[in-house]
Amino acid sequence: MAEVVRIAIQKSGRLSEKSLQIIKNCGIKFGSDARVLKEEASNFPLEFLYVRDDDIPSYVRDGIADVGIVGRNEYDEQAIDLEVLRDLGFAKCRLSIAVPNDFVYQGLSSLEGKRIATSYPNILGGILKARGVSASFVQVSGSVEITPAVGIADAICDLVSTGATLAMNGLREVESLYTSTAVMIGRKQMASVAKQRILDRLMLRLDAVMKASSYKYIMFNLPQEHLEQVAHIIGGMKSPTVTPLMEKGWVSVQTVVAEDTFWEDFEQLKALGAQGILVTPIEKMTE
Ligand SMILES: Nc1ncnc2c1ncn2[C@@H]1O[C@H](COP(=O)(O)OP(=O)(O)OP(=O)(O)O)[C@@H](O)[C@H]1O
Ligand SMILES: O=P(O)(O)OC[C@H]1O[C@H](OP(=O)(O)OP(=O)(O)O)[C@H](O)[C@@H]1O
Ligand SMILES: [Mg+2]
Repeated sequence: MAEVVRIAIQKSGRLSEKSLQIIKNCGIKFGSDARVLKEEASNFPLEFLYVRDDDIPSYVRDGIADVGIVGRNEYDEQAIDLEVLRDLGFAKCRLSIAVPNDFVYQGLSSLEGKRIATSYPNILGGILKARGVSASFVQVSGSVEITPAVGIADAICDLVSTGATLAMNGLREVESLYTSTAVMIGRKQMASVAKQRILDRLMLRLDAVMKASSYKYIMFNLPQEHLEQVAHIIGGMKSPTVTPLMEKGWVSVQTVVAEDTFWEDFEQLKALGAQGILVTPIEKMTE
């Protein structure tokens, strides 16, 4: 039987949709039925296992899957010795301490001797130990925000992104301890040379897709006299393409700009007289 790489993906939850999307963007075709728990791509030697996210690190460790996509929080909590192959950037959240609105909080030392509800006792334990705080943990696997209201905890340590769940449950975030994004994990050594080759092909595609999503393609018209200043703003990139316009003294500029500084660059371009600014996403990108 031809070799395949098996990837473990969260069946249903915060990671599912984006994990599948990133692989679809690699041109890999799959997705027959939402109830199927194991399926093979039709145009790439990749097999999908749809499982609970908590099981992904141990499946990879035990060779049931070759790679998996999981939150860094889950991976670190389980402390299973694997390799983080890529940081995929999505599912960004933080692990924070939150307390009831009337709790007087003056730093981590306010947690001394308190009961903290969490699904992350190992990460939290490590941080509190390093800060010399001793507290007891109430381990729950979900709906952590309910625990102070039902009287089983004084504070919580849970994942936060918008903060809406905390606010709705009368809690306030007082300290962010750790930030997490989705990561692709794998064993340090693939089970066979053939699997490693398949993984290398997958990673080549993944890198191109991730790189493309962190840049935008931008086109605009500019008074020629400002070209040098613009080149300075979009510095670091390869030279832009510059074409003269029919109207004397004007040029058309096309280039690639980084997503994370996009709005700052945009404002500066506007200030230098750029007009007709057109921005498009990039689907794939390599060096
Ligand atoms: N509010 C959030 N915003 C962004 N990412 C989040 C958020 N909450 C959790 N995550 C990330 O998504 C991962 C999966 O969260 P989810 O809530 O779907 O897990 P779960 O309830 O344990 O699911 P499962 O049923 O698979 O065990 C978390 O481990 C974390 O990395
Ligand atoms: O800051 P917010 O945007 O409100 O998000 C935070 C919530 O999201 C996660 O739970 P999730 O909704 O995934 O439910 P779960 O408890 O079933 O995992 C997390 O455990 C928080 O409860
Ligand atoms: Mg889970």
